[in-house]
Amino acid sequence: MVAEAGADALGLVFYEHSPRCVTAPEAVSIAAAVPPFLTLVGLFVNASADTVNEVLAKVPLNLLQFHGDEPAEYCEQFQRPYIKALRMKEDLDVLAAMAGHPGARGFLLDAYRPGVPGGTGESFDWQRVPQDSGQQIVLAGGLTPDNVAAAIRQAHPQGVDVSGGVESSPGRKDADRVYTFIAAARQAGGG
Ligand SMILES: O=C(O)c1ccccc1N[C@@H]1O[C@H](COP(=O)(O)O)[C@@H](O)[C@H]1O
Repeated sequence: MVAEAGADALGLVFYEHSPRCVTAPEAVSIAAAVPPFLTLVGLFVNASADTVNEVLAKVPLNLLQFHGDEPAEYCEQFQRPYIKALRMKEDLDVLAAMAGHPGARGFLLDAYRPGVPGGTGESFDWQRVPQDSGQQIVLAGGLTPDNVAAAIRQAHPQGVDVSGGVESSPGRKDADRVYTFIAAARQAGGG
């Protein structure tokens, strides 16, 4: 459904405390069902290297998304393209955090809530998205079909990511909301 709706990427959550967590067998069957040009993203939160490697051995992930406190050396050991999530705590120096991950293909900027690594459904001040970082930026956090166009016009990210904003209940994607979200994002982003 997500592919048919026109998404560029599909995220698979390998974080056991998430209502969206998938097992490796579930991920394998999802991977087998998606078209070849959809980027399959694996999301991990402070997972052990063994856990990531076990998933990589089974699931054909194109991109890794590290959503915890993983340092660059950890992220780079898997020899896969990765993006690093940065939680936008008020005192976070975004450019310095980016500089700490010179091997990252891009950065996902998400809302900060103490003790919760992501998927909060909360947004942050989009004016804090740097416009001159030279990095690929994915905007996330509390995006919905209703606010994604305004977010894109204000923050000018290279991509947007959504989780709870297109669900009917935690972990259950709603096709109407997915289609509406992608249409609104594409229109705001110029296609
Ligand atoms: O989706 C999750 O359950 C999740 C769990 C732990 C870390 C990150 C998670 N999701 C990521 O969080 C952002 C924001 O989510 P939301 O749109 O505010 O619900 C989402 O883009 C995922 O990349």
